[in-house]
Amino acid sequence: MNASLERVLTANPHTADATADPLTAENATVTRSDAAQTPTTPGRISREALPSASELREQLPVDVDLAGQIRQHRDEINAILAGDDDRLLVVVGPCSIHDLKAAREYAQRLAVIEPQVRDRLKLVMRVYVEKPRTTVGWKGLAYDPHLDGSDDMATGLRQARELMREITQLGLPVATELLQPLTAAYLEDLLGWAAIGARTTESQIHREMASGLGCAVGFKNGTDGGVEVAVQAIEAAAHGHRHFGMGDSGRPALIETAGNPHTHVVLRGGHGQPNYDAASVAACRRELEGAGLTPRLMVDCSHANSRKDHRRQSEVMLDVLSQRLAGDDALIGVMLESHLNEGKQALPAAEKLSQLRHGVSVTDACLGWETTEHLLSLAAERLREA
Ligand SMILES: O=C[C@H](O)[C@H](O)COP(=O)(O)O
Ligand SMILES: C=C(OP(=O)(O)O)C(=O)O
Repeated sequence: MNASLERVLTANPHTADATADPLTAENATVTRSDAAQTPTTPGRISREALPSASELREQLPVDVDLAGQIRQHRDEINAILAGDDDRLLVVVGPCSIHDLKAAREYAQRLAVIEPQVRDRLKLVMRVYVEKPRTTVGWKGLAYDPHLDGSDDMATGLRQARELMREITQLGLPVATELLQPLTAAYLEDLLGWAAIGARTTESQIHREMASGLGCAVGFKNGTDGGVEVAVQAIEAAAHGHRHFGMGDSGRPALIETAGNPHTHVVLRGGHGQPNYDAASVAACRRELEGAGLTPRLMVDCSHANSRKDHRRQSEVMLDVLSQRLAGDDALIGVMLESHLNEGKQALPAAEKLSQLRHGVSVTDACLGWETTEHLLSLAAERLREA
């Protein structure tokens, strides 16, 4: 674990036998009928054990070289947050990963342009494998990698880790939203940057999790546009916590965190209203300063800031650039939802998955590659001229 320590919680630590842990991959397929033999809560069935985080990490390790690269990315991102590096942090990539081939193709393209803009932009690829839903819907690669409702989470976690490792090997840091605290343990060592989403910024559990992460964390403002919850999240995450969690071995554990000072607000608008304009940015700055915090803000050019029209992301990004060029150095970064091809498509029924268009989002609409490439080059150029 990174900044977290764990103490395993067992009823009797003297008799606890890690090798007999029912939560190991090999011994633990619990079918519906198996589960029915176990007294359980009606309406909640433990269907299948998943590998522990340490098992998956052993199978898909981060070697010394890669760990060094991730540390370097994290240091650079932290330096941007600290005001010691004046590059713009750009979190860019698909709204969600649903197709590994398309994700790899996107990463390869991003890795090609990264050296051309590196002097002014710090690119981080969105590799979002969990999706928070307003009501119900596909919850992301980690939950349902086959897109057919089979919810093969063991495969989902494995594919997510594999993909993040490959993308990091291309020289790109990886960003993701950490939604389900249990899944964080499987992925956190690979992350350059993490988001806590608009629906969970107010959650104590997510703030505790963020306080133990080794990477920088952006807290989105609430879905109602409220910034106060993100400011409070920054304060909460900066503190050390002790909380219930899952240890690396897969057993319940008392987790102790050190506190994370590398956090910031992400403005994403709310209730259909943007909040990237200079007045909203100034209001957020005042809120942060009022809480005794150094104002550091990222603007999410999508979501309510684009009024959910992906084409508007360009105008949001250009506006943020202008504010930054006019001297607002609290604006440390932007987020873009972008895929190989623009727009979005509905996820079809399982038997029609072959009809999916390549490189088109199945969640929120995204910018296409050409526009993304143009925007990144333009941003680097403008910042160079400043
Ligand atoms: O970024 C993605 C979506 O805005 C978020 O997951 C909510 O999606 P939904 O409203 O389609 O459920
Ligand atoms: C779900 C996302 O954003 P938000 O939490 O702002 O809705 C996202 O960025 O994918």
